[in-house]
Amino acid sequence: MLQVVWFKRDLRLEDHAALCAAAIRDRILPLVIVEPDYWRQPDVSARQWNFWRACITDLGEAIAAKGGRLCIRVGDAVSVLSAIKAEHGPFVLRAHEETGNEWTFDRDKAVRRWCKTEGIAFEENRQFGVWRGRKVNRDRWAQAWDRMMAMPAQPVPPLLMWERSVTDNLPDAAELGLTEDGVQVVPLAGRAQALATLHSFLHERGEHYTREMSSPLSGETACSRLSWHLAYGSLSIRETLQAAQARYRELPLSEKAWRQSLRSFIARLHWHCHFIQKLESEPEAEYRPMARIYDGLRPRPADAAKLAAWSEGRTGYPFIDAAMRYLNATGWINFRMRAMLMSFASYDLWLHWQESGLVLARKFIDYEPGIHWPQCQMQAGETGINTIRIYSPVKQGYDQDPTGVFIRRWLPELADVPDAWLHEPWKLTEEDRERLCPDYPDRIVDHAAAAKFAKDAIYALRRKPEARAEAKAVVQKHGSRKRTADRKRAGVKADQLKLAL
Ligand SMILES: Cc1cc2nc3c(=O)[nH]c(=O)nc-3n(C[C@H](O)[C@H](O)[C@H](O)COP(=O)(O)OP(=O)(O)OC[C@H]3O[C@@H](n4cnc5c(N)ncnc54)[C@H](O)[C@@H]3O)c2cc1C
Repeated sequence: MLQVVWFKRDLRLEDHAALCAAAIRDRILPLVIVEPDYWRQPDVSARQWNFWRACITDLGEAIAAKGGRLCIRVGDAVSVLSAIKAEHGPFVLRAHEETGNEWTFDRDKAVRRWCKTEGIAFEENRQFGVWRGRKVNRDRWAQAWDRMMAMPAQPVPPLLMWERSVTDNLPDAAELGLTEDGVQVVPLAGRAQALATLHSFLHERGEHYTREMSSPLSGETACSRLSWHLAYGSLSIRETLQAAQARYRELPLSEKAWRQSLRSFIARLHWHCHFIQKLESEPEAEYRPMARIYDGLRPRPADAAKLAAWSEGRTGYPFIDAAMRYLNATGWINFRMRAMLMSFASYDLWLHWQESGLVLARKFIDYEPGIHWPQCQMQAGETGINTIRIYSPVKQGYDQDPTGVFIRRWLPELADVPDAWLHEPWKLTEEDRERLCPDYPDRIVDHAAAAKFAKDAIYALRRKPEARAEAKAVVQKHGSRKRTADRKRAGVKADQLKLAL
């Protein structure tokens, strides 16, 4: 029977379980569904669509090179599948399990209901080390992840028999109602880019990853830069892990920096799925704190003026504003800066993580709901189990951008401010400010006072007995069980251990 392979965030032919399962059975209709309703959701953006679109084009070319034609349909999934059934007759529907947000989860439920009514088999394969459902046993999770990742990555099936079908044109961002923001993503997308990025990281750029990942200056090249390829699936997580492990094995013991960096990188690939598992097991985490005691801690709606100043890079804190403007212009920023931006929004500005999280989600080309929402909650201190980490924007600036190169690059209005005041321009005299940086805003909040207020409010809640009970339940549900000894062996530092929880 005809096999419809529905490509979602797995836009590749390599290590594609659904495609392999289809190939040994019958003809394949490769399908991408562009769902306008998805692109109306508050967490999506033109920069994401443009990247996704470029990956779809790339996949279409890969399929064409194998003699087939990618079928693109625009519409809601159930209507598209109904039309395909009317045109081609009954089929088996195959896809990877999608670990997305509530919208995609509800859509999959609707598709499943339709399949049941129509007598269509809907077969799904796991693509990440993430297990469906709320009752995942966290005690065995790490071992299951290791087992899944150790299975051989599957090559493109040697024999592919294609079914052809009519196809729609890929809409542009405007046709989906998305506003272009000028970020150029097309040259970055696709399988060849993914492989080249992986190779350059493992063989050229990654040596000082551990040491250089935190600064936005060095992080740009020292980080793997694989997140968007993993998010849209032009590279599978297993291929990535196995390539890193193979590279690690061939390194002599004397290559200490490389070995340390690759161990850190491999640990992060584990976190990728560890975080996504949290949202998979508790989908409400997209909207509600894992520890319910924090519900209502921060006001909603959030202060619109503060949210806008933060989002546009106009808070008056140069390092925060430079990081945000870099993200606005490129669609990516390193982990430390993401955490710092979220910390500033959550503690200094006391904004609800759901609202600041939506702003960031739209800015990230690599938006991955399962990583994003648990991270947003964690950085806002609302998981109940993680150490409260309030980043000082000034200290971070001195640590990560000591000479102010990054600040000056992204805040041209501070170009003339001498180094001594660059991280704290509010310390200039009124007269000097007027002379040196008249267009840069005054800081919108006093960090020390805001951090104290936030700490007091959170610790007042944390001390309550019910908070402790809740924290235990959160650890039970979501905490990593990988033994400390295992992690030490893998070279993961203590602060990363806290993060992994
Ligand atoms: C508030 C906040 C929101 C975030 N939202 C996203 C998101 O939407 N999409 C996303 O891919 N990452 C997100 N991250 C995690 C992390 O910042 C990015 O994965 C990383 O910066 C991407 O760059 P890279 O691929 O060069 O990372 P590398 O450091 O090279 O890491 C390699 C891969 O490991 C995974 N990874 C790295 N750090 C983490 C982490 N802390 N938690 C889980 N997985 C990790 C990612 O898949 C990443 O691509 C978020 C972090 C924070 C603090």
